[in-house]
Amino acid sequence: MTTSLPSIAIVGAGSMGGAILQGLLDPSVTVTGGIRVTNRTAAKAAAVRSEGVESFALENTPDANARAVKGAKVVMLGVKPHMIPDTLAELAPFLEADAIVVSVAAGVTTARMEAIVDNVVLRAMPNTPAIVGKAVTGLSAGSRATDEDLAIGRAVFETVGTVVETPESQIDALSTISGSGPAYVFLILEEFSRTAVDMGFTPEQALTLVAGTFEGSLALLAASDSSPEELRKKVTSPKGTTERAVEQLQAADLKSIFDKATAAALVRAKELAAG
Ligand SMILES: NC(=O)C1=CN([C@@H]2O[C@H](COP(=O)(O)OP(=O)(O)OC[C@H]3O[C@@H](n4cnc5c(N)ncnc54)[C@H](O)[C@@H]3O)[C@@H](O)[C@H]2O)C=CC1
Ligand SMILES: O=C(O)[C@@H]1CCC=N1
Repeated sequence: MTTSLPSIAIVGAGSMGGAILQGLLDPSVTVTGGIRVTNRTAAKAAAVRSEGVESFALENTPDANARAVKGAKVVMLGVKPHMIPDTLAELAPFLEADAIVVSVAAGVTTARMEAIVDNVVLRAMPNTPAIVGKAVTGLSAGSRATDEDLAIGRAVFETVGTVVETPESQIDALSTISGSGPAYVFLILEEFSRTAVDMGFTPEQALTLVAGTFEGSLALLAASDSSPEELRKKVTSPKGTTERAVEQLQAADLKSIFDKATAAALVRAKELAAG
Protein backbone atom coordinates (compact mmCIF):
# COMPACT_ATOMS: atom_id res chain seq x y z
CA MET A 1 0.00 0.00 0.00
CA THR A 2 1.28 3.49 -0.81
CA THR A 3 0.47 6.63 1.16
CA SER A 4 0.52 10.21 -0.15
CA LEU A 5 0.87 12.96 2.40
CA PRO A 6 1.13 16.73 2.17
CA SER A 7 4.18 18.66 3.45
CA ILE A 8 4.96 18.03 7.11
CA ALA A 9 6.89 19.85 9.82
CA ILE A 10 7.84 18.14 13.07
CA VAL A 11 8.63 20.69 15.76
CA GLY A 12 10.61 18.76 18.37
CA ALA A 13 11.80 15.62 16.59
CA GLY A 14 13.01 13.78 19.70
CA SER A 15 12.14 10.19 20.69
CA MET A 16 8.54 10.35 19.55
CA GLY A 17 8.75 12.91 16.76
CA GLY A 18 11.83 11.09 15.46
CA ALA A 19 9.95 7.76 15.48
CA ILE A 20 7.12 9.23 13.43
CA LEU A 21 9.71 10.68 11.07
CA GLN A 22 10.96 7.13 10.42
CA GLY A 23 7.46 6.16 9.31
CA LEU A 24 7.30 9.10 6.92
CA LEU A 25 10.59 7.98 5.35
CA ASP A 26 9.28 4.53 4.48
CA PRO A 27 9.56 3.93 0.72
CA SER A 28 5.79 3.38 0.56
CA VAL A 29 5.16 6.97 1.71
CA THR A 30 5.34 10.04 -0.52
CA VAL A 31 5.36 13.43 1.18
CA THR A 32 4.68 16.14 -1.36
CA GLY A 33 6.31 19.43 -0.44
CA GLY A 34 8.93 18.01 1.87
CA ILE A 35 9.59 17.18 5.50
CA ARG A 36 11.16 19.73 7.85
CA VAL A 37 12.06 18.93 11.44
CA THR A 38 13.44 20.94 14.33
CA ASN A 39 15.31 20.29 17.55
CA ARG A 40 16.98 22.35 20.19
CA THR A 41 20.55 21.13 19.66
CA ALA A 42 22.69 20.65 16.56
CA ALA A 43 23.51 17.10 17.70
CA LYS A 44 19.85 16.09 17.75
CA ALA A 45 19.22 17.84 14.44
CA ALA A 46 22.10 15.90 12.89
CA ALA A 47 20.75 12.60 14.28
CA VAL A 48 17.47 12.97 12.36
CA ARG A 49 18.85 14.53 9.18
CA SER A 50 18.64 12.32 6.10
CA GLU A 51 17.79 12.46 2.43
CA GLY A 52 14.46 14.18 2.03
CA VAL A 53 14.53 15.71 5.52
CA GLU A 54 15.52 19.31 6.21
CA SER A 55 16.62 19.30 9.82
CA PHE A 56 17.15 22.52 11.77
CA ALA A 57 18.60 23.18 15.22
CA LEU A 58 17.46 26.17 17.22
CA GLU A 59 20.99 26.65 18.53
CA ASN A 60 22.24 27.35 14.97
CA THR A 61 19.06 28.67 13.41
CA PRO A 62 17.07 30.69 15.94
CA ASP A 63 14.09 30.97 13.55
CA ALA A 64 14.15 27.20 12.85
CA ASN A 65 10.57 26.60 13.95
CA ALA A 66 9.19 29.45 11.84
CA ARG A 67 11.13 28.19 8.81
CA ALA A 68 9.97 24.62 9.35
CA VAL A 69 6.26 25.38 9.52
CA LYS A 70 6.20 27.73 6.54
CA GLY A 71 4.37 25.93 3.75
CA ALA A 72 3.63 22.87 5.92
CA LYS A 73 0.13 21.41 5.76
CA VAL A 74 0.70 19.22 8.83
CA VAL A 75 2.58 20.63 11.82
CA MET A 76 3.35 17.99 14.42
CA LEU A 77 4.29 19.20 17.89
CA GLY A 78 6.72 16.76 19.51
CA VAL A 79 7.96 18.95 22.36
CA LYS A 80 7.32 18.25 26.05
CA PRO A 81 3.81 19.00 27.31
CA HIS A 82 4.80 22.07 29.37
CA MET A 83 6.35 23.62 26.25
CA ILE A 84 3.29 23.30 24.01
CA PRO A 85 1.61 26.66 24.80
CA ASP A 86 4.78 28.75 24.34
CA THR A 87 5.88 26.82 21.26
CA LEU A 88 2.47 27.18 19.66
CA ALA A 89 2.32 30.90 20.47
CA GLU A 90 5.74 31.31 18.85
CA LEU A 91 4.58 29.41 15.75
CA ALA A 92 1.18 31.10 15.42
CA PRO A 93 2.26 33.97 13.10
CA PHE A 94 4.03 31.56 10.75
CA LEU A 95 1.47 28.76 10.42
CA GLU A 96 -0.30 28.42 7.08
CA ALA A 97 -4.01 29.14 7.52
CA ASP A 98 -4.88 25.62 6.34
CA ALA A 99 -2.19 23.86 8.40
CA ILE A 100 -3.35 21.07 10.69
CA VAL A 101 -1.63 21.20 14.06
CA VAL A 102 -1.17 17.73 15.56
CA SER A 103 0.14 17.49 19.09
CA VAL A 104 1.47 14.25 20.55
CA ALA A 105 1.89 15.80 24.00
CA ALA A 106 0.37 14.03 26.99
CA GLY A 107 -2.41 15.90 28.74
CA VAL A 108 -2.53 19.16 26.78
CA THR A 109 -6.07 19.60 25.43
CA THR A 110 -7.11 20.73 21.96
CA ALA A 111 -9.16 23.51 23.61
CA ARG A 112 -5.98 24.90 25.18
CA MET A 113 -4.23 24.80 21.79
CA GLU A 114 -7.24 26.21 19.91
CA ALA A 115 -7.12 29.19 22.28
CA ILE A 116 -3.64 29.98 20.93
CA VAL A 117 -4.02 29.37 17.18
CA ASP A 118 -6.86 29.66 14.67
CA ASN A 119 -5.87 26.39 12.98
CA VAL A 120 -7.42 22.96 13.04
CA VAL A 121 -5.95 21.02 15.96
CA LEU A 122 -5.72 17.26 16.48
CA ARG A 123 -4.34 15.32 19.41
CA ALA A 124 -2.51 12.07 18.99
CA MET A 125 -1.04 9.61 21.46
CA PRO A 126 1.38 7.23 19.76
CA ASN A 127 3.76 4.84 21.50
CA THR A 128 7.42 3.97 21.06
CA PRO A 129 6.89 0.79 18.98
CA ALA A 130 6.40 3.41 16.26
CA ILE A 131 10.16 3.03 15.80
CA VAL A 132 9.55 -0.43 14.32
CA GLY A 133 6.28 0.43 12.60
CA LYS A 134 4.17 -1.22 15.31
CA ALA A 135 2.71 1.75 17.17
CA VAL A 136 -0.79 1.96 18.48
CA THR A 137 -1.81 5.61 18.18
CA GLY A 138 -4.90 7.20 19.68
CA LEU A 139 -6.21 10.10 17.59
CA SER A 140 -8.75 12.76 18.60
CA ALA A 141 -10.25 15.68 16.73
CA GLY A 142 -10.36 19.18 18.12
CA SER A 143 -13.53 21.26 17.67
CA ARG A 144 -12.52 22.65 14.25
CA ALA A 145 -11.41 19.40 12.63
CA THR A 146 -13.36 17.95 9.71
CA ASP A 147 -13.43 14.27 8.78
CA GLU A 148 -10.93 15.13 6.05
CA ASP A 149 -8.52 16.67 8.59
CA LEU A 150 -8.84 13.60 10.78
CA ALA A 151 -8.18 11.37 7.77
CA ILE A 152 -4.91 13.23 7.12
CA GLY A 153 -3.91 12.74 10.76
CA ARG A 154 -4.81 9.07 10.53
CA ALA A 155 -2.72 8.64 7.39
CA VAL A 156 0.30 10.23 9.11
CA PHE A 157 0.16 7.87 12.10
CA GLU A 158 -0.70 4.81 10.00
CA THR A 159 2.81 5.13 8.58
CA VAL A 160 4.01 3.83 11.97
CA GLY A 161 1.28 1.35 12.89
CA THR A 162 -2.38 1.17 13.89
CA VAL A 163 -4.62 4.16 14.64
CA VAL A 164 -7.55 4.14 17.07
CA GLU A 165 -9.81 7.18 16.76
CA THR A 166 -11.32 8.20 20.04
CA PRO A 167 -13.21 11.19 21.46
CA GLU A 168 -10.79 13.50 23.24
CA SER A 169 -12.52 12.70 26.54
CA GLN A 170 -10.90 9.25 26.28
CA ILE A 171 -7.43 10.10 25.03
CA ASP A 172 -5.82 10.51 28.45
CA ALA A 173 -7.24 7.11 29.40
CA LEU A 174 -5.90 5.65 26.17
CA SER A 175 -2.52 7.15 26.98
CA THR A 176 -2.40 5.29 30.30
CA ILE A 177 -2.91 2.01 28.42
CA SER A 178 -1.03 2.20 25.12
CA GLY A 179 0.96 5.43 25.39
CA SER A 180 2.66 4.42 28.63
CA GLY A 181 2.06 0.72 28.04
CA PRO A 182 5.45 -0.12 26.51
CA ALA A 183 7.03 0.95 29.82
CA TYR A 184 4.82 -1.52 31.72
CA VAL A 185 5.74 -4.27 29.28
CA PHE A 186 9.46 -3.56 29.59
CA LEU A 187 9.20 -3.44 33.39
CA ILE A 188 7.56 -6.87 33.37
CA LEU A 189 10.31 -8.15 31.06
CA GLU A 190 12.95 -6.73 33.43
CA GLU A 191 11.48 -8.29 36.57
CA PHE A 192 10.62 -11.63 34.98
CA SER A 193 14.19 -11.82 33.59
CA ARG A 194 15.60 -11.13 37.06
CA THR A 195 13.70 -14.15 38.32
CA ALA A 196 15.20 -16.27 35.53
CA VAL A 197 18.70 -15.02 36.42
CA ASP A 198 18.09 -15.91 40.09
CA MET A 199 17.25 -19.44 38.87
CA GLY A 200 20.72 -19.74 37.30
CA PHE A 201 20.30 -18.54 33.72
CA THR A 202 22.66 -15.96 32.25
CA PRO A 203 21.13 -12.51 31.60
CA GLU A 204 21.22 -13.25 27.85
CA GLN A 205 19.50 -16.62 28.31
CA ALA A 206 16.98 -15.03 30.67
CA LEU A 207 16.04 -12.37 28.11
CA THR A 208 15.79 -15.00 25.36
CA LEU A 209 13.46 -17.08 27.53
CA VAL A 210 11.32 -14.17 28.68
CA ALA A 211 11.18 -12.02 25.54
CA GLY A 212 10.80 -15.12 23.35
CA THR A 213 7.88 -16.26 25.47
CA PHE A 214 6.16 -12.86 25.12
CA GLU A 215 6.80 -12.75 21.39
CA GLY A 216 5.61 -16.31 20.84
CA SER A 217 2.52 -15.83 22.99
CA LEU A 218 1.50 -12.66 21.12
CA ALA A 219 2.07 -14.39 17.77
CA LEU A 220 -0.09 -17.30 18.99
CA LEU A 221 -2.84 -14.89 20.05
CA ALA A 222 -2.71 -13.14 16.68
CA ALA A 223 -2.89 -16.44 14.79
CA SER A 224 -5.71 -18.03 16.80
CA ASP A 225 -9.41 -17.34 17.31
CA SER A 226 -9.04 -17.81 21.06
CA SER A 227 -9.06 -15.16 23.78
CA PRO A 228 -6.07 -14.61 26.08
CA GLU A 229 -8.03 -16.40 28.81
CA GLU A 230 -8.64 -19.46 26.61
CA LEU A 231 -4.99 -19.58 25.58
CA ARG A 232 -3.92 -19.26 29.24
CA LYS A 233 -6.13 -22.20 30.15
CA LYS A 234 -4.48 -24.31 27.43
CA VAL A 235 -1.12 -23.84 29.21
CA THR A 236 -2.59 -24.48 32.64
CA SER A 237 -2.92 -28.25 32.90
CA PRO A 238 -5.25 -29.26 35.73
CA LYS A 239 -3.15 -30.13 38.79
CA GLY A 240 -0.01 -29.22 36.78
CA THR A 241 2.82 -26.80 37.51
CA THR A 242 1.43 -23.68 35.80
CA GLU A 243 -1.71 -23.86 37.91
CA ARG A 244 0.39 -23.30 41.03
CA ALA A 245 2.20 -20.32 39.48
CA VAL A 246 -0.99 -18.72 38.18
CA GLU A 247 -2.57 -19.05 41.65
CA GLN A 248 0.29 -16.93 43.00
CA LEU A 249 -0.05 -14.33 40.26
CA GLN A 250 -3.79 -14.09 40.75
CA ALA A 251 -3.32 -13.69 44.50
CA ALA A 252 -1.25 -10.58 43.69
CA ASP A 253 -4.39 -9.15 42.02
CA LEU A 254 -2.74 -7.91 38.85
CA LYS A 255 -5.94 -6.14 37.81
CA SER A 256 -5.88 -3.89 40.86
CA ILE A 257 -2.19 -3.14 40.26
CA PHE A 258 -2.97 -2.07 36.67
CA ASP A 259 -5.96 -0.07 37.96
CA LYS A 260 -3.70 1.83 40.37
CA ALA A 261 -0.93 2.36 37.83
CA THR A 262 -3.23 3.74 35.15
CA ALA A 263 -5.13 5.88 37.67
CA ALA A 264 -1.84 7.48 38.72
CA ALA A 265 -0.94 8.18 35.08
CA LEU A 266 -4.40 9.71 34.54
CA VAL A 267 -3.93 12.05 37.51
CA ARG A 268 -0.63 13.18 36.00
CA ALA A 269 -2.30 13.81 32.61
CA LYS A 270 -4.79 16.11 34.34
CA GLU A 271 -1.91 17.93 36.06
CA LEU A 272 -0.21 18.40 32.67
CA ALA A 273 -3.50 19.65 31.20
CA ALA A 274 -3.72 22.26 33.96
CA GLY A 275 -0.23 23.46 32.98
N1 LIG B 1 8.20 8.99 24.70
C1 LIG B 1 7.00 8.44 24.57
O1 LIG B 1 6.80 7.22 24.74
C2 LIG B 1 5.83 9.29 24.19
C3 LIG B 1 5.91 10.66 24.23
N2 LIG B 1 4.82 11.41 23.87
C4 LIG B 1 4.89 12.86 23.91
O2 LIG B 1 5.92 13.24 23.02
C5 LIG B 1 6.44 14.48 23.43
C6 LIG B 1 7.95 14.42 23.37
O3 LIG B 1 8.40 13.38 24.20
P1 LIG B 1 9.76 12.64 23.86
O4 LIG B 1 9.87 12.46 22.39
O5 LIG B 1 9.82 11.48 24.74
O6 LIG B 1 10.81 13.76 24.35
P2 LIG B 1 12.22 14.14 23.74
O7 LIG B 1 12.90 14.97 24.79
O8 LIG B 1 12.92 12.95 23.22
O9 LIG B 1 11.86 15.08 22.50
C7 LIG B 1 11.56 16.44 22.60
C8 LIG B 1 12.37 17.15 21.52
O10 LIG B 1 11.97 18.51 21.49
C9 LIG B 1 13.09 19.26 21.09
N3 LIG B 1 12.84 20.64 21.50
C10 LIG B 1 12.89 21.18 22.73
N4 LIG B 1 12.56 22.47 22.69
C11 LIG B 1 12.25 22.75 21.40
C12 LIG B 1 11.79 23.91 20.73
N5 LIG B 1 11.55 25.07 21.38
N6 LIG B 1 11.58 23.84 19.40
C13 LIG B 1 11.80 22.68 18.73
N7 LIG B 1 12.22 21.55 19.33
C14 LIG B 1 12.45 21.59 20.64
C15 LIG B 1 14.27 18.63 21.79
O11 LIG B 1 15.45 18.88 21.03
C16 LIG B 1 13.87 17.16 21.79
O12 LIG B 1 14.53 16.42 20.77
C17 LIG B 1 5.92 14.77 24.82
O13 LIG B 1 4.99 15.82 24.74
C18 LIG B 1 5.28 13.47 25.25
O14 LIG B 1 4.14 13.68 26.05
C19 LIG B 1 3.66 10.84 23.42
C20 LIG B 1 3.56 9.49 23.35
C21 LIG B 1 4.58 8.60 23.79
O1 LIG C 1 5.33 9.53 29.98
C1 LIG C 1 4.81 10.38 29.26
O2 LIG C 1 4.40 11.45 29.73
C2 LIG C 1 4.65 10.10 27.77
C3 LIG C 1 3.19 9.99 27.39
C4 LIG C 1 2.93 8.53 27.17
C5 LIG C 1 4.27 7.94 27.15
N1 LIG C 1 5.18 8.80 27.45
